[in-house]
Amino acid sequence: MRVDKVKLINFLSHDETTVTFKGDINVIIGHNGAGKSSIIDAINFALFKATRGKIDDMVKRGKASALVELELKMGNSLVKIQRSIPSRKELLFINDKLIARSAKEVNKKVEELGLDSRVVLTTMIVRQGEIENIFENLSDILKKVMMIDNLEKLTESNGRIRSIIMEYDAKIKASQDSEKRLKELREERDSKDKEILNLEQLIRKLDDELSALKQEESRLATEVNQLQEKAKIFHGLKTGLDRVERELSKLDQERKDLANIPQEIERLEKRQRKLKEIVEKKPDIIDLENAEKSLKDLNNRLKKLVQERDKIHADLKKKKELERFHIEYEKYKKNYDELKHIHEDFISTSRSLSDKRKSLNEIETKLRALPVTRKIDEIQKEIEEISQKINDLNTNMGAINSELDQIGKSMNALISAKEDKCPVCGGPLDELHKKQLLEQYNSREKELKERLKGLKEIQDSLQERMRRLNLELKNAQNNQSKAENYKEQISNLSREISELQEKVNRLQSLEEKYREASDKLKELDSSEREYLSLLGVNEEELDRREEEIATINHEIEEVSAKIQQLSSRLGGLTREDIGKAEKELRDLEWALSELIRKKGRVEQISERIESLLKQRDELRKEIEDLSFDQLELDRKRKDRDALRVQIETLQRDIGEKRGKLHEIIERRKQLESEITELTEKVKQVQDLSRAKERLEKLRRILSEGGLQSYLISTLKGRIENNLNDIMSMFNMSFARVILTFQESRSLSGKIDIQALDQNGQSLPIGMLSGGEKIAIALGLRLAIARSLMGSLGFMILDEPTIHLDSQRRAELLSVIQESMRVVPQIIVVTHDEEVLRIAEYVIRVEKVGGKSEVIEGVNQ
Ligand SMILES: Nc1ncnc2c1ncn2[C@@H]1O[C@H](COP(=O)(O)OP(=O)(O)OP(=O)(O)O)[C@@H](O)[C@H]1O
Repeated sequence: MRVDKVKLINFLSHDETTVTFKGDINVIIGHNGAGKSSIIDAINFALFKATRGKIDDMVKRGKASALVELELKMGNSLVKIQRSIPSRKELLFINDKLIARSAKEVNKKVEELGLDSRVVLTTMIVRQGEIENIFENLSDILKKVMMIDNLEKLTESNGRIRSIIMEYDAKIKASQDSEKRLKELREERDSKDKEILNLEQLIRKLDDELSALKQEESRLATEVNQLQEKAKIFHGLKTGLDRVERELSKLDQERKDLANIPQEIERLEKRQRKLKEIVEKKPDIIDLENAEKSLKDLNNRLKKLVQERDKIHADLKKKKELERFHIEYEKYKKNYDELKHIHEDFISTSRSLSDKRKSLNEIETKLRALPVTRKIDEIQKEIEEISQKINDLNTNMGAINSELDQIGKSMNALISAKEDKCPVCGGPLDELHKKQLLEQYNSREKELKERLKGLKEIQDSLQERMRRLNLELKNAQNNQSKAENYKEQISNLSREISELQEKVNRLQSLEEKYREASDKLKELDSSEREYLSLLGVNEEELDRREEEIATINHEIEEVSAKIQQLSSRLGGLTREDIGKAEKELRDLEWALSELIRKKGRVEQISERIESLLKQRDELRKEIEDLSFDQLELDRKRKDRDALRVQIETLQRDIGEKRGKLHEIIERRKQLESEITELTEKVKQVQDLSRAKERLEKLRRILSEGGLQSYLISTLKGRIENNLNDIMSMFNMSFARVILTFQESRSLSGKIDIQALDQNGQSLPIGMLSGGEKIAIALGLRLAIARSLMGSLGFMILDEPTIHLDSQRRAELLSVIQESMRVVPQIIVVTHDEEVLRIAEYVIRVEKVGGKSEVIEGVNQ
């Protein structure tokens, strides 16, 4: 088996690195901290999930997850293992076929491929500077790879086997207690058997007593039943007799009460006849009442007619008095209607006249209120004058400005003059002349600016005055146009007012006539209304009333005669008298019918008394024949009840005894099952003792002198043979290496390593050269691996030369080279450039900007 390729993603200092191992001796070289060992860590992680610290610390800082992919060549097969942190991806492929897909499956498969983690990590992968440690740690390494450490754990005083033996001991002791308990239980069972026998006998005796009592009770119960039957008949007869006697005495009393009925009937019939005579006069009373009501109605009608006639009479008189006022009213009404439209015209004309006068007053007030202004001509004249002044001023200021302009230009020419000729006067130009000229210009310029300032102030005040005059002119023009407008309105209104006044004067006399008619109509209004209300009253109406009065008087006379006739027939009888007689008659007829009914009842009573007397005699005879004795019944009942109480007590007693018997039987069953169980337990003691003995024997065998010594003796020979085989390939001077276990049966003692020379002389390991020691150390590791795994695939050495002097380094390198004969692939991690001497394939690792980078190549 060879390591072919490993890929690291976010693993320790690597971002993404792929390393291939193309040579037989592959050297991973780089400075301290470059990321060399990280590549070996990746191989360990992929194979066994083995890490140098906590698993999460293997993820590159700042990254969330890491992935390692390892490819191994096994004959013609390519095994690929993928593992991630966190453990989401754990896969194993063989020739790209997915074989395992979980951590558990991958671990199992790796072991099946012959890669035992204990062996590989302690022999095939050698950590920094640890090559020779094997001489010190050989027994520990052997214990570990042979798993003897687990065996020790199993057999030590607090190990699993010992604890099972102790469990057995406890069970055996418990079984011994069981024997004692079994004896007690058997004794209790025998005593329970006796109790059961006694109780069963007692229950049988009590059952016999109970059945005798029950027989007696049943005989008594039959007698009581017969007597109770008789008692029922006796009480029935007695009740019947009582009822008959009670009815007889009641009927007798009733018959006595009804003895004077016939006399009473006669008295009432006499009174009935008298009352009927009175009641028969009821129609006369009704006729009389009707006649009296008619008379009252006639008198009322007569009174009303007389009142109406008198009113018509008075109205006719009033109508005649009002006739002359009506004629006058008619006359004024005609005038009033004729003058009404003149009056309306007068009123509207007067209202217009008053409105116009009001408007005239308002306009005259507005005209007076207009502000007093100067005359427009006057203002316009002043404006023209001011305008002329401003023009003159502008001309003056223009002249000054052009002079100032000229002075400026001359001064500039003078200042910038280069020639000797004066640009102003044309004469020669010297500094004095130039200065004099400039002074003149300056003073003239100052003077002109002063003047210009004065003129500017005047110009501003004139322009302000001009602005005000224009405003005044505008106001004056405005007022003038308003005043003209008002005056025109006043003249129009004055004309209209005089026309209206003239019309009012004309209508005035007719208006007075209208008012006179109107006043008169108001004065006559109430008499006219009264007259109109009496318009329908006339003489014919009066005559009609007189006729009606005469007819009613005649009807009154007739009704009065009828009333007199009926009163004498009734002879003073009133409606109340007849009502009372009717009521008395009704009551009397009811009482009479009751008496007649009772008269019939007397006959019925006599018949009933007869039949009851007969019944009473029969019942008395039946009772005598029955000959029932209540005392006898009571006595027998008492005897029967006493017997029942006795039976119940006995039954309860038997029940209790049976309950007790049941309890004892149950307890006996329980005892029986406990006894069976305990008997079984007691029997198990022998089995347990045998099992304990066997375990103790196993423990002895597994502990030091037993299995261990067997394993050691077997393995020792194999390791020695393999070691000497390997050593022969290393071309050493000595002939053989011998391992001696100080304690031949265990790995607890030291393991002595001796080398034998060609003559059979032995040398302890300490006496050998450095190279020889390294060779034996490496050979030992390879020999152990080969003994346990059969064949060797690869060996990894991490910094093997560290702490070695140059001679030892050279020796180590030649041993590594020679190891190739035993192990087909070697991977060496180093920072030592000297190691490159033996390298077939070089993997250079460097840290660039915090991440490890790899450059590979053949012997670089
Ligand atoms: N989780 C991590 N993320 C990033 N870098 C890490 C992580 N853990 C360790 N390192 C750094 O990775 C670097 C490489 O460590 P590694 O042991 O591979 O170096 P090396 O080349 O074998 O060095 P030496 O020769 O000193 O043993 C170190 O600088 C270490 O500090």
